[in-house]
Amino acid sequence: MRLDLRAVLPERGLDVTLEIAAGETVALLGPNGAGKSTVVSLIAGLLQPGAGRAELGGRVLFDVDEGVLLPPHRRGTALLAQEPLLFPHLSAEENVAFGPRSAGIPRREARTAARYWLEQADAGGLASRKPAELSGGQAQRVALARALAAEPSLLLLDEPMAALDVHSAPLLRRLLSRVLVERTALIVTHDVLDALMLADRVLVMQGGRIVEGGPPGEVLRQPRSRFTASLAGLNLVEGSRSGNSFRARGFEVQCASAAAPGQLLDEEEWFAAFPPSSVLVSVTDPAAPAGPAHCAGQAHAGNVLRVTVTDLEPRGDRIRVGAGELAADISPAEAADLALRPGQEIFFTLDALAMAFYPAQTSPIL
Ligand SMILES: Nc1ncnc2c1ncn2[C@@H]1O[C@H](COP(=O)(O)OP(=O)(O)OP(=O)(O)O)[C@@H](O)[C@H]1O
Repeated sequence: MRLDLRAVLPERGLDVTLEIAAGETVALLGPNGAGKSTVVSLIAGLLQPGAGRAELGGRVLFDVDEGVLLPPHRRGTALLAQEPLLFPHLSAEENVAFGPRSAGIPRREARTAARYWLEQADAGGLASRKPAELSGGQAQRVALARALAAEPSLLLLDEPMAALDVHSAPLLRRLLSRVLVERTALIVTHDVLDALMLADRVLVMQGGRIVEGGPPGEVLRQPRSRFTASLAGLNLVEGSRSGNSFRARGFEVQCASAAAPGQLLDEEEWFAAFPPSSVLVSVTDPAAPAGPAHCAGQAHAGNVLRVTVTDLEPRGDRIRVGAGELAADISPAEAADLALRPGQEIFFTLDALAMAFYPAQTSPIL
């Protein structure tokens, strides 16, 4: 069911407005301390807002002005957190049946429901096991079954994969991708893969505010914060645009108009995003005297940046050369030939054709 939320919690610097359409899964991303878990707690009723109102499928969860504050068990929400938090003395089936039983459903019916939801969570074979006899991944599947058994109007997932090992996490992610279809859900995550596999839309929080939002592909292609750019694996540079030229601190790129969107106002704040793999690295200045027409992919005075190596780290089969807020990916052989080391002055040549240019202003639809 649809969620409409506006919540302010001054003591945590939080001021958030968000909507989730019925059947939509929204991923909430953001750096540590951004306020993601606080939003979940406010919706679940574990925290009281200082101001605001929330409505889920027509039911008012809280309305501070009207003095309405529904207790957690009457909200129609269910929470799957990082830890499964199962009752240790109950079997998996009893854990899942606990919610329906508390809601007044007769024992036999609650057990049938529990078995059904355990099956849905690929945990049918675990019904008689106690939590101590379950692996982390199994326990989390039982916890998912317990959350689903409440038949919530909104499923809240707060980093459900975070405590799982590298084998269990992909299994749960695959299970969630099936379970979340057509379900209204909010998933807090640090993993870009969750956004890609599970979410219809992503929202990015920073400092208690939602700062970016949109379909996962769009947000990742056109990041508007350093956090999102790093998730997307892109360099992000802020600058200004004038005609076909994008100017940022230390460089200016000019390119064929096809590489940059036209008909947009000059001198606004703009972003350029580009993959580290598109950056050429050299130890001597590659800029040759060039005519006024510059071609992307070739070095000229404008698109060559003098930078200082800050760090070097392996990235799959590439070496990531960090230079402050910029990065370039090169092959190990290139890294060996260039004999790079932190503190060294080198040159990054940027390829305008590999750059996406877009206005810094956030899209109005979050
Ligand atoms: N129990 C608490 N009491 C007081 N302040 C808190 C509490 N929990 C979190 N905060 C503060 O509220 C702000 C938001 O924290 P929150 O845990 O919601 O962030 P988050 O985005 O979920 O972070 P993370 O990704 O690290 O889990 C932070 O400034 C944090 O220090």
